[in-house]
Amino acid sequence: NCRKTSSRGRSVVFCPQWDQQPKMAGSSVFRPGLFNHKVAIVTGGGTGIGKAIAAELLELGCNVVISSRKAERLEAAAQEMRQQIPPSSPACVIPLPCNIRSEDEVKGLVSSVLQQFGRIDFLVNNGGGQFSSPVEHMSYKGWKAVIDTNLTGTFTCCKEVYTAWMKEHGGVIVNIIADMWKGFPGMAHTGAARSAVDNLTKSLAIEWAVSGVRVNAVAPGTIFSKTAMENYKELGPNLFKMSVPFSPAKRLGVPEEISSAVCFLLSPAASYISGATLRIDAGQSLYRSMWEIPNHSAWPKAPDGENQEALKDLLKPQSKL
Ligand SMILES: CCCCCCCCC/C=C/C(=O)SCCNC(=O)CCNC(=O)[C@H](O)C(C)(C)COP(=O)(O)OP(=O)(O)OC[C@H]1O[C@@H](n2cnc3c(N)ncnc32)[C@H](O)[C@@H]1OP(=O)(O)O
Ligand SMILES: NC(=O)C1=CN([C@@H]2O[C@H](COP(=O)(O)OP(=O)(O)OC[C@H]3O[C@@H](n4cnc5c(N)ncnc54)[C@H](OP(=O)(O)O)[C@@H]3O)[C@@H](O)[C@H]2O)C=CC1
Repeated sequence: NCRKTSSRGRSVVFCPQWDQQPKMAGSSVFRPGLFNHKVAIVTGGGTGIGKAIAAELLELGCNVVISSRKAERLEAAAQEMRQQIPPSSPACVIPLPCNIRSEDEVKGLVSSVLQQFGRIDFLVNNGGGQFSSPVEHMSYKGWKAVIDTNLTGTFTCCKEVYTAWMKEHGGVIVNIIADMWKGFPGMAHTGAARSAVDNLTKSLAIEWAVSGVRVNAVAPGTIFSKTAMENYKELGPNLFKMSVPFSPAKRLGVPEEISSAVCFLLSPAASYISGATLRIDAGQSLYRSMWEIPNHSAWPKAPDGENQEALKDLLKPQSKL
């Protein structure tokens, strides 16, 4: 019994459990049934951040299609999520393999979802990733793989879902991007792709407003999951451990801290939000860069003159200034 009457006579929602229980992984702060009978596609929905998004949507009553390349892993994730759905819930989860780099596969995904569910309310473009490499060692093929996945893949999913359903019926799209606000040295390909998706989000928010489609993005800081770490092979554990001091929170984020924001953006609570990018990074993007620049003397010299002379004096070991 969560409904109580306030001192001003208004009926308010009060759940005593909220006061007593800390937020648990796999337990949404949103109202149960919020997304009953809605249908969502979550790309990359079988692992890490995507899995947390899919699980929270399911908990809120949504029918969820999780989609990515590796069919077996996707099926296992769907099985695991099914165990969590209470028998009284109308929600279901189905895995549909799709490589977002293939236009044909994305078209196939969208038409299968429409065939099975007859609607698509939400699209979460979460599938993607990259490898770490300075640009000088990046191959053309490696650059293209990352751009095709994160930028073109997002474009294709947005376009197919819009033309096949949302144009006539409305809907909500959330694009997962990254902390690329100060560039992304060491991962320049993904920085370029995510920055482009940030801009694409704004263009689509305007072009598709006429259909009642809201389009927003979420830019996570460093979010730990086993699969994200394993992507970087033997470098993974160190990469994530090294990242901790660069977060103002002095800890890494977890996927459940992204999923709640995505559910908010998909929900009616965000009905006036479109074209926005929400940074979920504990302020990391405002803080220090991880990229170390060693001392060097390669920079062009400053123009000669009184300021340059004064600066030289200042930097002399015995400067009196
Ligand atoms: C420093 C910053 C601190 C930052 C530290 C903090 C990091 C935290 C931020 C975390 C952000 C995250 O996104 S964590 C989530 C990470 N998860 C993922 O990235 C999952 C998905 N990723 C992928 O599938 C791959 O990374 C991706 C490259 C996108 C696609 O790979 P595929 O094998 O499917 O692609 P293919 O078409 O076969 O092409 C692969 C080509 O890419 C290149 N390539 C692939 N892996 C490579 C590698 N390790 N090193 C060099 N090059 C590589 C080669 O040229 C490959 O070609 P050949 O040479 O011919 O083989
Ligand atoms: N973890 C972090 O710190 C951050 C993550 N991100 C981004 O968030 C998203 C989720 O990452 P995270 O959960 O951490 O890491 P994961 O590696 O667990 O997730 C990446 C997911 O994307 C799927 N995927 C990759 N390429 C494709 C493709 N071509 N077609 C369809 N699906 C694909 C993968 O599945 P499969 O291999 O089966 O295709 C996998 O499920 C990614 O876009 C990531 O780059 C952004 C900022 C920070």
